[in-house]
Amino acid sequence: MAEHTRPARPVILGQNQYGKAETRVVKVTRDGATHHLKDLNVSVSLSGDMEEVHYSGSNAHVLPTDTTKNTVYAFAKEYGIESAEQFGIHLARHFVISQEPIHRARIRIEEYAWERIEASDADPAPLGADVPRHSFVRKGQETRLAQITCDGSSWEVVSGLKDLVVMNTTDSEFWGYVKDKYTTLPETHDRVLATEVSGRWRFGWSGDEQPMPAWEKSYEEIRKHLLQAFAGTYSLSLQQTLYQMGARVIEQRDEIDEVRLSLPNKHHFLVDLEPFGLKNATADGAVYFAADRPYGLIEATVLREGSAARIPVDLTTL
Ligand SMILES: O=c1[nH]c(=O)c2[nH]c(=O)[nH]c2[nH]1
Repeated sequence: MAEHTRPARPVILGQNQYGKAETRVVKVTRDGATHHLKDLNVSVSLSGDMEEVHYSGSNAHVLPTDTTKNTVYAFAKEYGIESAEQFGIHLARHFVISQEPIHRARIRIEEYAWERIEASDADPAPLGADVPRHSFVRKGQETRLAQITCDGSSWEVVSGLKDLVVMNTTDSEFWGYVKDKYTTLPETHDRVLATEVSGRWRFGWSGDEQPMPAWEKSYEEIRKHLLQAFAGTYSLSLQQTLYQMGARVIEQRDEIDEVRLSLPNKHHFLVDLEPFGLKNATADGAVYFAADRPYGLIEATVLREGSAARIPVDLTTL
């Protein structure tokens, strides 16, 4: 009997990228006694003509990841860090322009915010003395995010935030939902609504021929609009609140074409205090059990009409 041998399947390299992940760079800028601080976590991913290093091990096209790390530090010193977006654009442009085999650079940045510790009113500095302005406390709130992608001609900037925890202690209802034989959730006309906002927003800006958005102002304004929409929406569901938050950004900020929000519903359940002879009702100011899991997870994209949805559905992949 003839022996059946399978032909060797041709094997080819698929998508690949490389670079140094999580370079922590802290830049201090001195303005006399007043110092300024930028604290970033920068991840570089490069791709392009990189078949040979995978197939044969030839490193002829490989700019070492160690060099990409050094570039992050050197650029911080040479050019400063105006904003995460500006810094990422500068890095992405450098890698694509300076290295022929590199066709695409993606820079991801997390920014940790620091707040100045102001001189105490109770302990004023002596008259005429320079009030020290070099002490900071890390802001315990959100992490700011930026992702800059450049393929040599077109640009994409997606910014965002994560870990921004917010709560409304009233003005939230949830009722009128589908009920089947497994439904036990009681309808409510007054509940706590809390979430940890993870959001990304894509700028319409697509290259050097257009004026650049004011990145710092844009971030502060978008954060403000998200918070104001969360606080100001009388909510019949977290889905409705999410849409209001995204729509507010699209309506108020011309530079943004797409917003994606991922909102875990951080459930707060009324504790049963009947065994202790205590009434625990929302209207009287109640005691809640803050559950950490499971949690409802509400996610959606809100778009400017005519814009494409480009932010990945799963934000953990961005
Ligand atoms: O705002 C809400 N949306 C839901 O889809 C949902 N489902 C649920 O059990 N509680 C809630 N709350």
